[in-house]
Amino acid sequence: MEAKLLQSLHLTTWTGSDSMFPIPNNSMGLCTRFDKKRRVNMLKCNLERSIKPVIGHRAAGLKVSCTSQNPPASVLESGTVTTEEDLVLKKKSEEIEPCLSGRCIYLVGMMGSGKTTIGQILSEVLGYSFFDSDKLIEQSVGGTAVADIFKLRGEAFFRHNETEVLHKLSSMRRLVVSTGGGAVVRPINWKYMHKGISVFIDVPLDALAQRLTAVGTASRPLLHHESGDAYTQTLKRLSKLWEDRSEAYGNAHVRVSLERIAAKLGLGDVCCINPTQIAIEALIQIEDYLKK
Ligand SMILES: Nc1ncnc2c1ncn2[C@@H]1O[C@H](COP(=O)(O)OP(=O)(O)OP(=O)(O)O)[C@@H](O)[C@H]1O
Ligand SMILES: O=C(O)C1=C[C@@H](O)[C@@H](O)[C@H](O)C1
Repeated sequence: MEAKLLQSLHLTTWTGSDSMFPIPNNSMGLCTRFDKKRRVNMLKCNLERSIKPVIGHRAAGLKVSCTSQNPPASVLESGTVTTEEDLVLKKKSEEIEPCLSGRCIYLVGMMGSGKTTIGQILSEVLGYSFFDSDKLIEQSVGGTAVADIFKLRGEAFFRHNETEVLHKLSSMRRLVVSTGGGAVVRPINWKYMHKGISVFIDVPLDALAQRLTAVGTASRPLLHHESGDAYTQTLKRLSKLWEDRSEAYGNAHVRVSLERIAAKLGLGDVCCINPTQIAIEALIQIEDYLKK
């Protein structure tokens, strides 16, 4: 039925060729832009520091420890490295999936906050389909890129289509949806997103500016600038957007704060937090929300 709906909506699950790579044994495949090489480096780095207990006391609760009998990571026959974090993530997702009763998860947050990266991980472990609402809008406008939609048709047209896409998705089940950074500003969008569980990924603005400066802002029309120092300009625009939107992000059911994760893990810098750690925290927060 879901496939039929997708067809009728002209939607296809978005997993661009560079976005997922199948890994046996249900281990995690990553991800757009947080690329494979970087993940392998991260895994190596995790191995070297023997991985701290993941997300504080909760990891201890899962009785996964870094002893020589129970090493922090193992190499599957395929050569894939599975870390202790991957195992915690898998276990948490198995616990939570039945409690979701098929409800969709909507990820909200500023541009560059990792909605796509984290969304793909969550969909993989929960056995959900993944959608990126920006990609669906592009498809609905004949494959026109977001930046061109803004240029040719204006932001109001884009926002109208964004609402349409969220409306259509809201009738479906078992989806993880990465929404556009500005989806939170229209109250009608919350009506749709609140049919599922909304998760705000809260990343400090300077970390966002660093990430977005590294990948470039050409595809993000509200951040793009022609001149000046890229980091400073990006931070300035992000700060303005944040002023206008911070309250709206507060409508989400669940907040995943990178500053809180860093504190739990004893990390000095949010840039040291990897996507798996964020996905675990998202599941923990969703679980807490479901218990209320
Ligand atoms: N935990 C992380 N640490 C460092 N970089 C990350 C992390 N998560 C994602 N990134 C990088 O940040 C950039 C933005 O990530 P992603 O596309 O997932 O964000 P997004 O919220 O979907 O962005 P947008 O809404 O602008 O499309 C990518 O280059 C990605 O590789
Ligand atoms: O923050 C925003 O308003 C936007 C974020 C992107 O995901 C796109 O939805 C678009 O570039 C607008």
